[in-house]
Amino acid sequence: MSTDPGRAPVLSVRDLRVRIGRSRILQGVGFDVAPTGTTALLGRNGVGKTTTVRSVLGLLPEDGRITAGTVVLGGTDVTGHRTHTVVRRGVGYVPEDRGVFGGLTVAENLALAERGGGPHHYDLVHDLFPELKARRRQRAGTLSGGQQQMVALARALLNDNRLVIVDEPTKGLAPRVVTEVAEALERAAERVPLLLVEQNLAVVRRLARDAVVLDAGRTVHTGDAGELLADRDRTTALLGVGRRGNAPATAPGRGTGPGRTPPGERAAEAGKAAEKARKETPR
Ligand SMILES: Nc1ncnc2c1ncn2[C@@H]1O[C@H](COP(=O)(O)OP(=O)(O)OP(=O)(O)O)[C@@H](O)[C@H]1O
Repeated sequence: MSTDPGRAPVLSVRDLRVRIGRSRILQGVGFDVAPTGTTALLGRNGVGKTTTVRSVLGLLPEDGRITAGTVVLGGTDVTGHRTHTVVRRGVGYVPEDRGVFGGLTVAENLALAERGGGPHHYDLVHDLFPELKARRRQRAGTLSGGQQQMVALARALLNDNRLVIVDEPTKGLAPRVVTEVAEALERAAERVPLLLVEQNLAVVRRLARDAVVLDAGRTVHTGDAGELLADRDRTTALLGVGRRGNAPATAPGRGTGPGRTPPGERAAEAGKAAEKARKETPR
């Protein structure tokens, strides 16, 4: 690990083990998040990505607990700390369900996200998402999925954070909107390091410098994201891209379920899109 404090990881997770109820969900997750740019947390459905970020944030369900390992944020051990403590230490979170208050206006959603003491970066947020300024009096529940994702990102970027964790921001969005969200994330990552859970590999290719891959609750790969995605065999082995019908590693009680694209298909589609983008992008 680097000894240069300027390059010290903003987040270090080591050998994290988590149980939910009687199931061992994480069984050795470890990775660093660099202090700049985007680190992608990858893996098939059900391998433990969301559980990992929720463990970092102190957001495990009531019957969930960290049984071993450490979470160090900006040099401070926050393993098992409560959410408000972790958030106060400068972590923004955009959950998979976006966490937007549908009955409140865009402006009210932003105001509620303001963390005491400030500063609050309204200029940045309105610069990144001019549409939100124009729609500030509109109820968030009447916005499109992409616009709601912008509100969710804006809420995390409003405060002075040392890290923003974004869980599956492009899930369920139309391709045009995926591009918009990716652009917004790209610009956000110029200001604050991102830990991005993402299954759309075209988005990962565009945004991420580092990649962490989980499988069955363990870290199975860390390294340069571009190199990983350029290696078709490795990508296939680790993420199932191009494989037909690869079953998600789900525990009883959760499956792909209605509205969830089978991971093989989704990864294959993303792989095709990434390949197309690669061919079209001049090097
Ligand atoms: N509250 C819970 N109770 C029981 N099992 C759970 C709970 N939450 C998650 N799990 C199980 O833990 C495993 C990891 O789930 P998690 O949501 O962390 O995976 P993921 O990689 O984020 O998946 P996805 O890509 O589908 O969101 C899965 O097998 C899931 O069924």
